[in-house]
Amino acid sequence: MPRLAFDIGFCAQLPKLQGTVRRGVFDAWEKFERLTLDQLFKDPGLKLESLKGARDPHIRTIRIDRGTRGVVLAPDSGDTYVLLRVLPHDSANAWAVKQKASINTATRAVEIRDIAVLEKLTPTYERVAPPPEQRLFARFSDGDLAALGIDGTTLRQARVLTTTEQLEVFAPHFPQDQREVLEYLAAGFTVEEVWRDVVAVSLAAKDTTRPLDPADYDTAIRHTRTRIALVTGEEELREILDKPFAAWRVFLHPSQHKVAYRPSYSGPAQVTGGPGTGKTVVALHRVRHLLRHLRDGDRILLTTYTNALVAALRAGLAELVDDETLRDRVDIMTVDAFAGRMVSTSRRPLRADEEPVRWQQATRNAGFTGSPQFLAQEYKHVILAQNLRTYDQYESAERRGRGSALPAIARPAVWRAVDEFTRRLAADGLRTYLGTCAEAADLLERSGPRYRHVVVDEAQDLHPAQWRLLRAAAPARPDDLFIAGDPHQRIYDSKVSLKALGIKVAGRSTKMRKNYRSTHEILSWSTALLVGRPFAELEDDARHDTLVGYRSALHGSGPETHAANSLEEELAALVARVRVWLDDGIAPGDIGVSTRFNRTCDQVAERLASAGIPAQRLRTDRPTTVEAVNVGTMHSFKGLEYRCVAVVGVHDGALPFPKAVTPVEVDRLQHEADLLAERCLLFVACTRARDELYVSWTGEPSSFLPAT
Ligand SMILES: Nc1ncnc2c1ncn2[C@@H]1O[C@H](COP(=O)(O)OP(=O)(O)OP(=O)(O)O)[C@@H](O)[C@H]1O
Repeated sequence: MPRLAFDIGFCAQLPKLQGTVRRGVFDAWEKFERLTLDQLFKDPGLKLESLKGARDPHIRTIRIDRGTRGVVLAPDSGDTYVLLRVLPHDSANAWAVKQKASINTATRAVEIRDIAVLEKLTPTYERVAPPPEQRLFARFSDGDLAALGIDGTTLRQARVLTTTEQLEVFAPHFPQDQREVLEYLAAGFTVEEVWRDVVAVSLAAKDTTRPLDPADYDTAIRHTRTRIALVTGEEELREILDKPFAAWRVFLHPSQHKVAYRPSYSGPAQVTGGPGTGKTVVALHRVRHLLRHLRDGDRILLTTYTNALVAALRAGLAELVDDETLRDRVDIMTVDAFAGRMVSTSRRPLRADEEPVRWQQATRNAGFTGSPQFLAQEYKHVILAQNLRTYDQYESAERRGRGSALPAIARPAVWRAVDEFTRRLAADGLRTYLGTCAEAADLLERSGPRYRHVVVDEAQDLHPAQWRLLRAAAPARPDDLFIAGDPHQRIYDSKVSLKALGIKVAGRSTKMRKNYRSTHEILSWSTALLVGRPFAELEDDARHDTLVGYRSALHGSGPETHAANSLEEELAALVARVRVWLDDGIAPGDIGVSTRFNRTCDQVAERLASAGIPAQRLRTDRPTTVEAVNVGTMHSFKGLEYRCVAVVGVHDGALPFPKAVTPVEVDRLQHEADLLAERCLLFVACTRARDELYVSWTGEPSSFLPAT
């Protein structure tokens, strides 16, 4: 029976396709289900045409609707065809004639390359290339490259390249798996590492005992799980067409699949990687895997940092696990909410704006001569972080990571002030979030764990007190903790070393390097914001994490920046920008506007509304809608994503925000850490964008921005 399968390139186009085109795709698929191959070829409505001048006779086109055609791979063997792209008539033909399909000799998956473009580029680069030994892949033998699936044609083309910039020019046209291999090698990975991380993961679960038949597309299509979706029924196709962003459910990359569906980890496991590498997706799939093996009575805690993310995780899990009773066995909440639930107290959490006054009082009453800010940080980063409960413990504690001297003689006054602060809080019926975590951890350590598994997303911002609570929430057994995080997105001033807390992930840690969210252009611009800065690993803060090999497979336009002379002008430019997006057919709900401050968010929301553009402040107590542009602070955008993102108010007084940066004279190291967190905040905001990024400011731009 014939089938129409779907290529990931088509799925990437989906958000931009009109309803009539989607209906046309559905009708074409339905015809494949109903007719024989012979009938399909004769069907006057489908018009399954071969193309004059095609580089590959197996690439044909079909009619989708008036003026739109689908490009399909129609192999001789088997009866599964693959829809590669849907384009206006002339563009479809122009694109189709240049493509060539093949089966990768190492991964055994189907690949498509733009052979016409590659053949045009190669001689031009060859002419200006330095001697072969100075070129990009000179240190790899032909044999090694062939073993990794590089075929003769790609080999000749790759051999002319000298720099990674040149590879970027060729990359979108190379066959997909071969491109990935070359990108890894160019990023400094060894042949063995590339075999392990690219080829072996792709080969997993495939029958490799039989020799590869380069003409057997039927088997190869089934082996291309990462890029080709074999839709099982009408409902599944409707879901892909209606919820295109949910397509990752079908296209989990083998490297992601391997991490999420590993039967068991002997202890805590960790997945790291830059923004958009699919950490949240992997964490959700892990929950799905754990649910399938959960014993009666056992429960899972899925936790993260912010409420907005809790809402996103809840929606994501609902898309992944249909069975509601099974989903009910997962508690999804922030770590702070979990702590609050454990201690079940009527004491109200202290608001951030109430805290400085209380530290001032404590400083005065205890006769401490240092600054209240110093005290607050000493409490958070030394006393709570090390779980110091008595003065004797504090007296002998190391102040690792602090950049301010504290003579031994001053420690009693610090302790008195902290004691004063916590006693007064309790007397006034108040509590701090972190203090509550410490209490909850004590309670669980005494009463025993509540969950069989704990899965943590956005782990980089959690404080040691929160980690102690999570550690105590599940028994130390295989699959106890699954941790997803990225040190480059640390935007609160928590410092942690999982190793020091007894959470050992060595040998069970995986790093993701491929970004699925943003275009290459947005990613390289955003990554440049962080270049040259040190990022302590989550696991061990003495070691540094890097973004080496981090890349995107998507291409699009680069970020647009706008310098305004006044806030009014900046807001007017924003309105104009958002209008263009809306006119281009982007739904309001696919647009996010982010700023450093709440009050700028209000101004933005008001200005958009007065221009007749529906806008809503991002709130966790109500779902986002497709009808309104989302406006939120950079902090609240953490973990989220939008097709188009505007980051406004990026001026020198906002990033870094002076009040968020500890003065160097109070604590030198904290000053550096705060500056880095402000920089990461801008990075996080910019990397929320899928297709388009717009950045604006009034007056002097933030010093974090690259020179414009
Ligand atoms: N294998 C895949 N194929 C296609 N798209 C994917 C794949 N994996 C993830 N995605 C998509 O990439 C986007 C980013 O994924 P996700 O939010 O999980 O990344 P993340 O690493 O948690 O990002 P961040 O750290 O920035 O919050 C999502 O839209 C997701 O659906």
